[in-house]
Amino acid sequence: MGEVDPAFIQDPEHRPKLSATEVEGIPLIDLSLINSPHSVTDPRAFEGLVAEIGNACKDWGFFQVINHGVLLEKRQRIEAAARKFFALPLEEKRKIRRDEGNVLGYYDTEHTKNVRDWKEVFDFTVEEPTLVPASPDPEDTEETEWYNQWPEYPPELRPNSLTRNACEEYAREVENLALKLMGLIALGLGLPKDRFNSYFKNQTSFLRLNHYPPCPSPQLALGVGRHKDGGALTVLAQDDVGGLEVKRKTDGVWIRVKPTPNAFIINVGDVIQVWSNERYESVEHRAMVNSEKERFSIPYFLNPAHYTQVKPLEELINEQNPAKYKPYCWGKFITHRKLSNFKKLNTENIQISHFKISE
Ligand SMILES: O=C(O)CCC(=O)C(=O)O
Ligand SMILES: [Fe+2]
Repeated sequence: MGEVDPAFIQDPEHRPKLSATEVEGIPLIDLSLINSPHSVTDPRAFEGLVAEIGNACKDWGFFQVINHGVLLEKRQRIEAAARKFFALPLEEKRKIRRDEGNVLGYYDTEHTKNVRDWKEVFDFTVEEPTLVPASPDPEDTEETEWYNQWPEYPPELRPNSLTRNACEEYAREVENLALKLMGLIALGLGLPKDRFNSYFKNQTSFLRLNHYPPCPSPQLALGVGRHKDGGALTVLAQDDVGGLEVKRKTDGVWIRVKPTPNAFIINVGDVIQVWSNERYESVEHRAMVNSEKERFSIPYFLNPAHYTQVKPLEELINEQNPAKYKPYCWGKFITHRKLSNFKKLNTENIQISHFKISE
């Protein structure tokens, strides 16, 4: 067994159990009903689907979807491009390294909860440019723009004025799925299907290519440490290696998510937790690594416009069920998170619990 740098070593209580058995825990949901344009949808079957998604959000905060309508060839194209990109020499990848000035691009020293992750990533945005606040300072009203940094190689990732590159093409596909799911989630909360649409007009959504190289001490380190996703909804493509673990709500036990070919893993983020006034919760998850196989995953983080004041929806609160959160500005939240990636903080990063109204 080899040695790993102490920066990667998790505290004993957060280390993964390598022997954990894979269980088919999180619900698997078939979306063919909303993806077959020629069939007349049976309203009862549709209500059943809405309820299934609502229950999965409530009980797990996580589910997998199949027959989701995302073209397999687009997914395969970005997956192949990710493999080629991460196989490049480090100095080549570092040419598009992200920094405080440009938060998008390649990065290999990310920390989660102040412990270094055993991974390298490449981030890119969906709307280019993406408008965000210039700083997390609440008094500062200045805005700035995020631009993508594309590598020279592989050619599928090079910018092209005629066609979209592999990342841009894939982003449009998963965006479509994410927005359809938001419609079904709205219905499940008793809201109109389009209730969330306006929040995503000037979205700050972004995608990440994750590469987890083999690790000599997988029992000490994590590919990504325990965390909750800060945005609205995450649509994750993982390969067949496996390693994602979800903290089961009922008993806090870490459950391994068994890879299902071509499925997507969906999870509720902090923003939905607040919008729904905790009817749905953003659940902790982490990714294990292993000593033999490298692993790839691609999350799409669906995020609202930066000026969104995130707060429990009026329709979901009343005297018996008062708002559990104070409003907070999404753009300030995300810029705070992004900035802390470059400064090792001695304190906990910004969390929605900081806006929680004490009971
Ligand atoms: O790679 C995975 O399975 C999970 C990645 C993840 O949770 C994230 O990037 O937020
Ligand atoms: Fe995550």
